[in-house]
Amino acid sequence: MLHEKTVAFIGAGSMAEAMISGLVNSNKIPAHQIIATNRSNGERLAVLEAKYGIKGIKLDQLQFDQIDVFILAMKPKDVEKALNNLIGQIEVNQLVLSVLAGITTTYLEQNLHNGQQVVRVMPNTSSTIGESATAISPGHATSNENIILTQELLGCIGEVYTIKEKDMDIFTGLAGSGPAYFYYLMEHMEKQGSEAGFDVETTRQIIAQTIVGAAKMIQEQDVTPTVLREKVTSPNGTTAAGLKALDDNGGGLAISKAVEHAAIRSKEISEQIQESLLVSANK
Ligand SMILES: NC(=O)C1=CN([C@@H]2O[C@H](COP(=O)(O)OP(=O)(O)OC[C@H]3O[C@@H](n4cnc5c(N)ncnc54)[C@H](O)[C@@H]3O)[C@@H](O)[C@H]2O)C=CC1
Ligand SMILES: O=C(O)[C@@H]1CCC=N1
Repeated sequence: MLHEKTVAFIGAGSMAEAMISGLVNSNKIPAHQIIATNRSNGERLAVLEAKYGIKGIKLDQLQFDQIDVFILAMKPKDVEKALNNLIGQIEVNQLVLSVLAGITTTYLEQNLHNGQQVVRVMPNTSSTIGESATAISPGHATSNENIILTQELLGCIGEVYTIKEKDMDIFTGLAGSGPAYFYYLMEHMEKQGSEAGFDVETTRQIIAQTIVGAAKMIQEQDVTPTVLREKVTSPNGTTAAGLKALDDNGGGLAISKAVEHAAIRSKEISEQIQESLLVSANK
């Protein structure tokens, strides 16, 4: 039962905060059962406590045996140290979720107990408002019960997709990094709107509503983006002019490349971390 579980974030940065916000707002798990930890930044923990009503605890004061679900939320470069600390504190049956880009379940399993319950997770920052597109890939020892618990927990912050781990890099390119592409697009549209004399705040809200409307059309109607795009585009009209400018300036290619390169980077991070593991094993 989700409402009886205690969840501890290891790392209390942007992604942890986005997930904490979504979890608390969902009201499916009491705020006092959510714990944010870090190594030393007490001020940051106090801010999270005040804002969300959760508990902030420095890692060396955490009662690890009281935790049902750990969520690793540090940068990938810090994972080795974090796992070295964690393995001495947790039991094999405690569930460890990792939101770290590029960090595989194999890596987590190799660095925790034999048979450790692990799930690789890729949320995005829209977790803040319960609108994440989140992927999960369980480790091979992870029980069905823990997979269901993970789905329930992450269901509090948006939609959950259970995917094959080989697809995690492309999912990261699409959805983990995805919000940034839309913000980038919005920054450019906003600039153009305000240069034409619209006030920035109004422009921002108009663009946001336009994106929400387009996204909901896809979610609520059984129609492809191509068909919807064609419906907007009158022959020789304004949209045709806009789309031609996008094409002439490599707009489509740029978007494809953004997704491709984010996915490549996710794979690269996995390879680099795996290599560093081999180097330290051979020392
Ligand atoms: N920001 C995003 O949109 C998304 C981030 N992620 C993943 O989330 C992870 C965290 O990203 P951000 O929150 O953006 O980074 P961040 O830099 O804001 O936060 C990381 C936090 O981890 C803490 N930390 C580092 N080593 C630690 C350790 N050994 N024990 C405890 N705490 C430790 C740091 O003090 C910092 O507070 C990354 O691995 C990233 O790949 C995943 C999906 C989306
Ligand atoms: O930029 C990053 O590496 C993280 C992972 C996905 C989104 N942000």
